[in-house]
Amino acid sequence: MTSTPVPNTFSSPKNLFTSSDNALDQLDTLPDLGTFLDSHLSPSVAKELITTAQALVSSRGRGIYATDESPEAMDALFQAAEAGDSDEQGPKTYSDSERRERRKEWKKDAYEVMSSEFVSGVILSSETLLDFNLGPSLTSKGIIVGVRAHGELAPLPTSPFEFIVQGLDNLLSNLQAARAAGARFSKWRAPIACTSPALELPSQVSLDVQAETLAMFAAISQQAGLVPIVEPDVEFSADASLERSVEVHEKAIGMIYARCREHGVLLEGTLLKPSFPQPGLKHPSRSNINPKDIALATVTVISRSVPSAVPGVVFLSGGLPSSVAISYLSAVNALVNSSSAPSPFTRLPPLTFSYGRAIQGDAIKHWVRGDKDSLKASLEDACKSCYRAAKGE
Ligand SMILES: O=P(O)(O)OC[C@H]1O[C@](O)(COP(=O)(O)O)[C@@H](O)[C@@H]1O
Repeated sequence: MTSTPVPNTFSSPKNLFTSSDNALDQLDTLPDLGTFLDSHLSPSVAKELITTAQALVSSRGRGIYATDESPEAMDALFQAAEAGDSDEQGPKTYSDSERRERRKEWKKDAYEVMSSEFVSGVILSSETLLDFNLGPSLTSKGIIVGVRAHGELAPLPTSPFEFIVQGLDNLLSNLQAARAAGARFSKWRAPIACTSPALELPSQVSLDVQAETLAMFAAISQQAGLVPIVEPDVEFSADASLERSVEVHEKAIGMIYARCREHGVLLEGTLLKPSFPQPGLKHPSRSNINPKDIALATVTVISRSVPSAVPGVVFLSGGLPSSVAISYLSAVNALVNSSSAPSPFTRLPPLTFSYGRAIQGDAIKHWVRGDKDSLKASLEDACKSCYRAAKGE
């Protein structure tokens, strides 16, 4: 059976450069990439992807606000923030349309606070991008809009504690719709279990599946004209030591780039969103780990496993308390700042944030109580602290 090939979004030059993104103004300053790139993408598409990826990690300190929770996850965050506020009638209940309205109002209020001084990009759920149409409120401020690309999780048949991430089937058309609505980058999160070697997670098959899925996502995202942010999220809920977490991070990230090569992904037009290597919550060293240990582990993993073509690394916060996630990022960048040649740490790309819960955790608590002044102060403070941490301050 023959099938009609789906053309790249940009097969026609007239579709290019219709956006008002500031980042695109820099296109002419890039060299003629055709002279050194061996890419199936056209030079114009390649240039736009590279420019957008670079804009997301410059100037140093700016990073990404991740607000791409699924609608159900957002409702759960509101519910958790309201816990303790309920009177004797129990927790407040909301209809479907009230829940939808609350999600929309929260995002509007949060995006109003965002400033391009500290935040280069915001990741939206498809509900926020396509149904609420809130992308323009960010692009008008010079903030680049991204979209969550991954779908639901399904258990891996051979390993019930590991997951397949769904969403590849309709990915190209979904991302083309997101681009039409103003998105210029996308993100796919792949959870990776991590235990002591005795408990044998992650399994080899799950690492193979996540690497292949993330690489396919990255290739399709570029086909749709969106910079892919590849997110291997190595979990820390179990009994792994810091050394074991480093080993799993290095292996998982290395495998992803090996698959990206096979799928022809233009690495210069991608970003990596990893977790910080850290001991699991059930490991005895967890209680006395300090940010300097995490920093050394983190930059070691990045320098060993991320190709230098990748323009930046944007860390997830993984549910860590905001102050902890910020202290880890600060220690990472302080270590880089204090390194000198020939240390490989001097050759790393910008290392910044793509935090969700670590930016908005407190702000949501203020918002559900109707305290918009505190919401604003809390979000501004969190973004500024992340920005300073990404400079190593
Ligand atoms: O809904 P998911 O796929 O579990 O993702 C949860 C969150 O994890 C992230 O990937 C990282 O966010 P955190 O910094 O809160 O860990 C976000 O982009 C996303 O909203």
